[in-house]
Amino acid sequence: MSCQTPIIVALDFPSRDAALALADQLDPALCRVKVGKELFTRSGPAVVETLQDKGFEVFLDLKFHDIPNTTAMAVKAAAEMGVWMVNVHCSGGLRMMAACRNELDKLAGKQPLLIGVTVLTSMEQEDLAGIGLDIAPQEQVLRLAGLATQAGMDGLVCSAQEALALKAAHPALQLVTPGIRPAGSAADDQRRILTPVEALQAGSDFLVIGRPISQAADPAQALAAVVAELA
Ligand SMILES: O=C(O)c1cc(=O)[nH]c(=O)n1[C@@H]1O[C@H](COP(=O)(O)O)[C@@H](O)[C@H]1O
Repeated sequence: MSCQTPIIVALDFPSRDAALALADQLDPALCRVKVGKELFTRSGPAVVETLQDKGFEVFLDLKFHDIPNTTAMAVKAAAEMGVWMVNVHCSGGLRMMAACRNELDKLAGKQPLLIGVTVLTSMEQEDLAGIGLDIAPQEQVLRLAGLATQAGMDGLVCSAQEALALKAAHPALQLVTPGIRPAGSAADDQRRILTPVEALQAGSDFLVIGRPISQAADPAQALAAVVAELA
């Protein structure tokens, strides 16, 4: 079954059982799912396989960031798991991203989308200053987008706030945007946020939504509400 919406639900849970309990309330025709560091560290590849068996396309969000060889081999391992999307940090640099592209291009069969994380949506200008980057988030995102394009990446993780500028400068890159908050939802630890409709209007291709769905009293209803808002 192929997914008909741009929604990716983040399964940020401390156990396989909790993640699968949420997945069982979701329809693979209405969303993809994301397995991140917490769930993967606790449950490993088995949970990815189970989700795929249930019909979900899986974004393996481990944000690899290491020397080129190590990162490329990690991306290859993810591809062999059959995931739909995998990501690495653009700040690992051009040679790191190019090594990942090169490794995936050697594989027979379907490759996952290879996505570069730019500036985390939890960061704002003062956070960049704190790590020695005296630059506005959008400027840094555009700079990393240039490297990602050179490396042949399929897309970027960024804030939807940067989507308009990115689509103008790099139309071929697919934009995966977390920091999505339906009107009235708590921002939590996110800083650069937009609503689902604003994000799509700005040019986002995929919307990553975690707590507004996973922590809702009725997650299926919360997902349906976002789908309806987008329609
Ligand atoms: O790569 C990601 O998915 C990601 C990148 C980023 O810049 N910001 C970000 O929030 N994420 C992930 O997107 C999800 C957002 O979750 P919520 O804030 O609960 O909607 C989390 O699983 C984060 O790990």
